[in-house]
Amino acid sequence: MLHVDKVTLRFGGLVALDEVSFTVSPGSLHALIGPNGAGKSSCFNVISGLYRPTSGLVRLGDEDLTRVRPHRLARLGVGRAFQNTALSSHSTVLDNVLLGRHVLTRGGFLACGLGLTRREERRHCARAKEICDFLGIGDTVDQSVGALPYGVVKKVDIARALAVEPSLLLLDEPAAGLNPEETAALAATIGQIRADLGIAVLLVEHDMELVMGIADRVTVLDFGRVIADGTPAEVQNDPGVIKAYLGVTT
Ligand SMILES: Nc1ncnc2c1ncn2[C@@H]1O[C@H](COP(=O)(O)OP(=O)(O)OP(=O)(O)O)[C@@H](O)[C@H]1O
Repeated sequence: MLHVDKVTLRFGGLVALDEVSFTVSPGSLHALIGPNGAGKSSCFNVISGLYRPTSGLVRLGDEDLTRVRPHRLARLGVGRAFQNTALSSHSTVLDNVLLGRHVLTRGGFLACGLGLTRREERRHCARAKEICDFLGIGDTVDQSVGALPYGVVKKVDIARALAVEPSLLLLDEPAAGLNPEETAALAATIGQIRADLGIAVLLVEHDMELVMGIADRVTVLDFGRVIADGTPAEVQNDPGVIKAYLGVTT
């Protein structure tokens, strides 16, 4: 269970997040949406440890994430995929996904290159390939990331995040930059992650349509505040949400 509890984040005089609270239940697909500048990325960055909130707490089970350094999050079972993917474009898909697994190896990254036994190496490779197969990119494992279409690159980044065997997957605007066809494919993949892997997904997304078909629960931010929290049907019909998105009252 992820608890975001009264999180406030200020940048000088600007209040990016104002007492934001919501809960992501285990195994659920939770979307955090809102118009431009609503505070979604700020919230993602607080949850993933990149920003320390001015006040408030983020807890994963008993662990206070606001005190955990970003690189330690993976060991606590949090996988992250970023808006601008952090992949090495010259390396193969498999190598990028394997890099995501380094936190699971005994000595961390160096051990991955230097000290892993053959058997361990084979095990990690097999698992990385399995994850790629699951995401439908199994036929790309030997290709350079730089040569792949953007929709596939996004999936490689998700594969890298899944490689830490997370119980919570954080996705920051995964559909940004994708065409409608790629967006639909990605939505199906995210739905599949939640259905087949049983892990919780927090999806930060600008595109309301994308999340409505797949999310169990939706939290809506506007000007740094939670303006609605409920099922997709509930928030979709909320006059405050319609106003925030369309700028009109109904
Ligand atoms: N590092 C920063 N320094 C100063 N202000 C910031 C910083 N990051 C975000 N902000 C401000 O905080 C507010 C929330 O921005 P944020 O990027 O979190 O919104 P968002 O909902 O992710 O928007 P978008 O959909 O456009 O990405 C905005 O007013 C933004 O200008």
